[in-house]
Amino acid sequence: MDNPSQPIFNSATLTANIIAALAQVREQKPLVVNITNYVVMNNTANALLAIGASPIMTHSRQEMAEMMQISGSLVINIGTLDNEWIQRMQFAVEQANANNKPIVLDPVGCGASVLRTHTARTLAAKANNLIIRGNASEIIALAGETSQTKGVDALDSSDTALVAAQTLVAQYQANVVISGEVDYVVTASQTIRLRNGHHMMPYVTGMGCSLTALTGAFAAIGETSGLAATAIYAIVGEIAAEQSAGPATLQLNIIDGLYQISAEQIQQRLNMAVVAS
Ligand SMILES: Nc1ncnc2c1ncn2[C@@H]1O[C@H](COP(=O)(O)OP(=O)(O)OP(=O)(O)O)[C@@H](O)[C@H]1O
Ligand SMILES: Cc1ncsc1CCO
Ligand SMILES: [Mg+2]
Repeated sequence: MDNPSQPIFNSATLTANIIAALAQVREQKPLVVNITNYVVMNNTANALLAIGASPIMTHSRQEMAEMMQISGSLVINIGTLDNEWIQRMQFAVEQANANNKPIVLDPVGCGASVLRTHTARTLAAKANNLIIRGNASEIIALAGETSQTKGVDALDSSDTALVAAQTLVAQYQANVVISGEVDYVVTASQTIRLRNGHHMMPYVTGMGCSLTALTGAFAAIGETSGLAATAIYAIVGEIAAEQSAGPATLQLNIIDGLYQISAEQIQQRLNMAVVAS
């Protein structure tokens, strides 16, 4: 999606772009079509609503062509996969391609089973306008390197997934977000490091899945790098965790935080560096 002729931005411009993208999501309220897993459907729908987008969770082949005509983007999350869902996901990707809509792929548990790894690769290869958002172990496995995945949780650091992310950028003409203690946004023109978030976040299921869904909301308004969603979500998680006694309240406070996050908070909290361009 990105190509080397795209402009390279400095941190100040990137920050302004993130803030502008948030305002645009809130103003445009884009429809985001999600085929996601049973664990997180409610959470990710609420995250999308809280940021200002309009989610729909759907998986039927019978309505997917219509849905992708009106949707701003497609989010595919392979968290609770089976054969029937794989076919639905493939059909949805075809419909998104036919309507020129961006696709966000969350390769949940990639590397933990052949089914997940093979399916994630097949979907990535099919998607024309692709953003991949995964944790380090998933990104490493998707690129064909050896990862240390344990089910859906990462055992690798984001730094060790950077080469794999670059491989995926080239292989699928995709933009790639690696999440974890440190997040990276990797495009053909730039690699951006974000040091926001909170160590309590991995104690709530589906934190990454919500980030993926939000990436779909920003892609729908044309912010297809993954940066705005990644930066805003980690800042919201950081603020929410400071107000939370534990994971249960964190989950709720993140939804409130997505609703409340302001341009000033983004300016104050954003810990971002362009590490390669
Ligand atoms: N140790 C940490 N410190 C700070 N932030 C973190 C940490 N771990 C995760 N995060 C943040 O949590 C969010 C989700 O990232 P994570 O890598 O945990 O996703 P994931 O493994 O795909 O999660 P899931 O599969 O449960 O949805 C990101 O915003 C990331 O910045
Ligand atoms: C726990 C879990 N299992 C399959 S999907 C999912 C949500 C976090 O990825
Ligand atoms: Mg995940």
